[in-house]
Amino acid sequence: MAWRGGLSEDGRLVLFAEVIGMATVAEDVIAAVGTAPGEAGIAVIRVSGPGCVQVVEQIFRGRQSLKDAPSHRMVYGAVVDPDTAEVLDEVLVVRMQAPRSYTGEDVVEIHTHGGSAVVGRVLNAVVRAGARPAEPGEFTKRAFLNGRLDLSQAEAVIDLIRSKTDAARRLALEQLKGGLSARVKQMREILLDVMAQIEVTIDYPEHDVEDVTIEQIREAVDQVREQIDELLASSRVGRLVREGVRTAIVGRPNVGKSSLLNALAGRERAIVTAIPGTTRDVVDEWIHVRGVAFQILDTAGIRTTEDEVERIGVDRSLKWVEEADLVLCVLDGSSPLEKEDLELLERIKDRPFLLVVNKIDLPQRLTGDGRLEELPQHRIVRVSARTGDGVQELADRMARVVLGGEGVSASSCMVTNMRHMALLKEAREDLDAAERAVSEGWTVDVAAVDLRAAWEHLGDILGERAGEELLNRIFSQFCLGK
Ligand SMILES: Nc1nc2c(c(=O)[nH]1)N(C=O)[C@@H](CNc1ccc(C(=O)N[C@@H](CCC(=O)O)C(=O)O)cc1)CN2
Ligand SMILES: Nc1nc2c(ncn2[C@@H]2O[C@H](COP(=O)(O)OP(=O)(O)OP(=O)(O)O)[C@@H](O)[C@H]2O)c(=O)[nH]1
Ligand SMILES: [Mg+2]
Repeated sequence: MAWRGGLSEDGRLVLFAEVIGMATVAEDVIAAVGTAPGEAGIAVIRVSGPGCVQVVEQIFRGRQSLKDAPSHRMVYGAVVDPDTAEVLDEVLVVRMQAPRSYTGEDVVEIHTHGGSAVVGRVLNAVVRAGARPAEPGEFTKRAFLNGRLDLSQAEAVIDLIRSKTDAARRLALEQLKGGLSARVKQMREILLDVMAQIEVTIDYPEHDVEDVTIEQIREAVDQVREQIDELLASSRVGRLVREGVRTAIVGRPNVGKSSLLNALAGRERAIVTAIPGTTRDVVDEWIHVRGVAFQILDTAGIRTTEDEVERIGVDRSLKWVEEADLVLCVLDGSSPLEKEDLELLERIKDRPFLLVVNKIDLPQRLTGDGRLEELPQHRIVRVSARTGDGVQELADRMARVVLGGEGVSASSCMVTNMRHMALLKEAREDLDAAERAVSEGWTVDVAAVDLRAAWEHLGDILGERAGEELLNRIFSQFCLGK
């Protein structure tokens, strides 16, 4: 229940309770197809809400009445049209009794044959029997409102559905199982303890108690701040794993950038010719290495040029040097370093990069007055895009640059969500403010305000006081039937 304030017509402040939980949704039975549209072996129509068993009962003819069937047990039967009694499909139906269901409400699932005509008629029958079509994310929203999932877990559901790689799946599942929630709750416990201690101090303001309390505030702030920093540090990798790593292949013309893209992709994606200036527009291809997705961008060779089309391509290449998550700077091992190479080395040196020395199948004539020797040697990989030598090693090295060595372990908890990152940063600022308050000698009640703010910002990750607007924003990103 949430409280809202407002002014009455005669100007008095009135508070009224707004029920956003069970009561308003309770009478409401929702239905949607949970499986992807199109032809398939089976499709699942999910129906949720108190009374959903009676709704489905009206259109189900089975060996056993649904309300007598045990929870979580399939029952065989047929779905019929509620008006004409025409049999619409042969089905399996399962009832899940509240609160032991995904939404925490009574749920019935109808497993039909997959196919648009079947699914259309069955869903239509469910609606005519008294359900209403669900909105996107409404099942998961109900799971949240009924306390089955907190907000970070509900957000993990959508990440899990969207995950395209195994590493992304693992991170999302860890969050769905409450990995992040547990960390957040632990931090909030520490803050709550010290907030309680401050209350005692305020009530009994003898001097020595205050000293002890200040020490405890410092300790709590340090402890929680350390955990926040750890989570924020994980967010860089977390986001790359979730969204993929934008990897730009750059270098002067003809060094073999497009050939390298093709070698990494394992197919002839980009045009390769012996003519410098072949690639104009950016060409991209997704590859997966060790559970991480890389979007490889092949760019135009960088040089000064009078050709207007080529120059636009070069500008785009330079833009990607700045914006990519990872830069693969390609050099031609069969020729000495040129002015363009040196300029590019200067540009990439503060970016995450790997230096790729290509064409190692040819006699090597790469020399560069000590410039290459200055670079960290683990950033240099030697390959032949033509023969494929070293390409696997390059892919492994790319994964290692992103994951920082070990890879994403099954138990690791990483922050991948912008909303969570922003809240962690706010909480961290609150803690900094609390520390300043005690350092500057203010009474402990000043720090208490900041500690409370940190506690609330952390609570927002779990959705402790999420309003309708935030919930709508989050759940509207879900697909229908989730
Ligand atoms: N057919 C079907 N498959 C599905 C789902 C679903 O809703 N329907 N899921 C939807 O996302 C996922 C599984 N998630 C679920 C989470 C909880 C419960 C559930 O009934 N939990 C109860 C019962 C546990 C028990 O019997 O011990 C509970 O936790 O109390 C069901 C599905 C993936 N596969
Ligand atoms: N011997 C040898 N030749 C290569 C290798 N990689 C590329 N080449 C050749 O080098 C030439 C240029 O290759 P591209 O892949 O088109 O080079 P690019 O860097 O994309 O060139 P631009 O698009 O013009 O900037 C072609 O003739 C390739 O066959 C390699 O590893 N060994
Ligand atoms: Mg090219």
